Amino acid sequence: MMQNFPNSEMIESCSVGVNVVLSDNWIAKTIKKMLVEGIETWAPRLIIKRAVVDFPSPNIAKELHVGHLRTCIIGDAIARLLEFSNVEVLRRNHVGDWGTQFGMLLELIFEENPNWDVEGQLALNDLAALYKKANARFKEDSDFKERAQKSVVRLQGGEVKYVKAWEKIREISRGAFNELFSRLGVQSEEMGESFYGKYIPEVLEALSDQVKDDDGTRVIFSEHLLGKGGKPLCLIVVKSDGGYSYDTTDLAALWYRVNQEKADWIIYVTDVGQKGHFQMVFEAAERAGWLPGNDPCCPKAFHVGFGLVQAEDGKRLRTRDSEVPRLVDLLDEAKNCSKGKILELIKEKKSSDQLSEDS
Ligand SMILES: NC(=[NH2+])NCCC[C@H](N)C(=O)O
Repeated sequence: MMQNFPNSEMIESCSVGVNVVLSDNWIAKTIKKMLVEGIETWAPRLIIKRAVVDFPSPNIAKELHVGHLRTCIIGDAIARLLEFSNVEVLRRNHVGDWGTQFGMLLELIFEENPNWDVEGQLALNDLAALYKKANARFKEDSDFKERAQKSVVRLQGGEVKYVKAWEKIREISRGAFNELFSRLGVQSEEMGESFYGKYIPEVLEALSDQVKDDDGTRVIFSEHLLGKGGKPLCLIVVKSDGGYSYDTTDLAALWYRVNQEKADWIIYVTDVGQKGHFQMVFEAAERAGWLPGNDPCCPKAFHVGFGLVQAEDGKRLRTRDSEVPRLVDLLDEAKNCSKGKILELIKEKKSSDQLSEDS
């Protein structure tokens, strides 16, 4: 194993497994250097100047759950490491604020209160409950489904009533999310899916030679990923109703990050379930010439996928239809448990001090 490490004075020895013993000499030398010249001397030197880190990027109108803790912590750690290495980091909170889910939600909200755009007031947990209800209606009630689909088009087309209510929903979510992010000490600038809407026509134009018709939807086929029956997987860029999808937005966002923000590295932190999605987005961008492909030079896009947090039954956590523990409750519980433990320890210590004083 030792032979496979690059030659370095840093490592004294190592054994099979993950035991690495750092050399005392190296530690002493490095600490001395830090004390004399400052902690910055520890930062690895990177050739890049600017990076986008896309995290935690939750979906608006849903509650944060334990899975979001991972994207928050991993994304923030990556951003800090890069900043430590003198890279300018653009932290991008790519919130889901533009899809079909808004059609359902707005449709249900207006059904229950036609003037919600002016007089509506809701808390995030009410919104999350409405979201679940809207989802169930969407599945069961074809009339509702049709209206919800039309609502998205009205929203995306800029109809005032819809845009106003949508703004309100974003506001409610933003307040609740920010409270949690500041509790975790995590910062990321909100630039959600909707931000890239205005670039979509231009981006689709740039991709036009890759876009194909597939049964009424416009798609970009992967050259590497195959689905069931050996058919290539694809990104859906224009849905059969004319709407754009998560895939379209991500193509536009990547285009923007490379060509407008001029990022050298673009890092996406999501659960590993989205690996294929990002692989196809990067593939399309390489064919379009936005990313140089295998070439080691920049810009480069990476997907950092983390393991899914599973529900107790071993299934995927889905805020849409199951009862998922809320992140806010989890944090409260963790805090209370730690507090209890600390108080217990203090009590134990006090009584043992008392004992030794008495004796
Ligand atoms: N550019 C991106 N697609 N970022 C990640 C977005 C994650 C998405 N909103 C989700 O909750 O699954």
